[in-house]
Amino acid sequence: MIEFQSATKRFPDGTVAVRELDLTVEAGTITVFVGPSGCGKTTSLRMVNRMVEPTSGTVLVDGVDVLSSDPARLRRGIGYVIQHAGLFPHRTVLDNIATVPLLSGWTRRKARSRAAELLELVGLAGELGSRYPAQLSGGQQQRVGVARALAADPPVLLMDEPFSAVDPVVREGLQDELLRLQNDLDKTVVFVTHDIDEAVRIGERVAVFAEGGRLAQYVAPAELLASPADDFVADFVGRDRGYRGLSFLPASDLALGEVATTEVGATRGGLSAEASAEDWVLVLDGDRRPRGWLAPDSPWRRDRDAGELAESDLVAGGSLHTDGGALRGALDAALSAPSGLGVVVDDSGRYRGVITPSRVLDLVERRRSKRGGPSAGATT
Ligand SMILES: Nc1ncnc2c1ncn2[C@@H]1O[C@H](COP(=O)(O)OP(=O)(O)OP(=O)(O)O)[C@@H](O)[C@H]1O
Repeated sequence: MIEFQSATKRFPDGTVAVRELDLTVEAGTITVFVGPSGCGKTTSLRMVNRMVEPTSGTVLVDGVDVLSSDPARLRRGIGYVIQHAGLFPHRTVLDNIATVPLLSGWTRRKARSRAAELLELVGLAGELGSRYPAQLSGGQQQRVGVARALAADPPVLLMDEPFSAVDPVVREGLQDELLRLQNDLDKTVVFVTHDIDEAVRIGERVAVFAEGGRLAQYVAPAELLASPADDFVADFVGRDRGYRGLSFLPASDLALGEVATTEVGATRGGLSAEASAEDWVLVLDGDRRPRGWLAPDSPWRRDRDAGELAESDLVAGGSLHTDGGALRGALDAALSAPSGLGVVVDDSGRYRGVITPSRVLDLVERRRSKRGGPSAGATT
């Protein structure tokens, strides 16, 4: 557990980077510090491993004041990952990862074998171990940075904008990877970002910092989106927060409808009788996985001499909603489908049924009235 107790950092030039910070990071959780540039996130993070010392107040790691700990020893129990990974350019990937174990007195052999294990753990192929950092992509370098921070198996992991330098797709992959790792490792993670979407995606709790190093709100992501503490937080959390909040509501109890289906390779005569000429027909593959839609005005349907139904006759489908996922995915599936019917699949991607936007919104409405919130029908 990490505790900030009225921790304040005033730099010699008078800048107050962090003001009277009171915050507890529970052990085994991911806590995200988020906020605009210059509001004290990095300074707060660095107070944990004593790279910055508080001018007043206290920072405790597992109940021990960091100022009473030997800095080198303290840092051995705290992994640190930064933007651009901060790898040593003249050391191979394996030697980079083995750095801390070697400093802790491990034999070279043991440290390298641990490094090879970690390479695999962060999803990198073993042969990358002999490369130099410049021979890796940005995303691969960040993974090596994470592996290096985990090498000595520290209970605490500090991550300062670790994924900011990579493109959004790679970034999402790295976020997923971190969540998967955390499932197995159970570290106490403090993660700094200025990206609110990243914060609500990976944080179990999110601390929003405001100008002058003030902590504006510290709650779970769903609550942050539903009830921002003040105008600053509401503004920072940004647009679409109502819609984004649907990510945290499970779409259980969603009643699925049915639609006429056919398969790629079907002939016109094989189109099921229940598919009337005005209906969209969902096209599946042999394993009942959705491939696309057959539009009511599809030339294939009107052409008496048409051959077997081919992928090229189909209209691309929208996003798929996996049964048991969140309401946001369900609504997106319904809104993005060309037919107006969102396709729901099971965990293996097989067709289960369809949903309309209004069914999803009905469920949102029911959930809201259960919670005692205002319903759309209630007017004042
Ligand atoms: N060594 C220093 N001396 C003086 N002021 C500093 C020093 N380090 C940071 N600051 C100031 O302290 C404030 C907080 O900086 P910090 O780096 O903690 O912010 P941040 O929220 O992490 O910002 P960013 O998102 O841009 O990294 C800023 O105003 C910064 O200019």
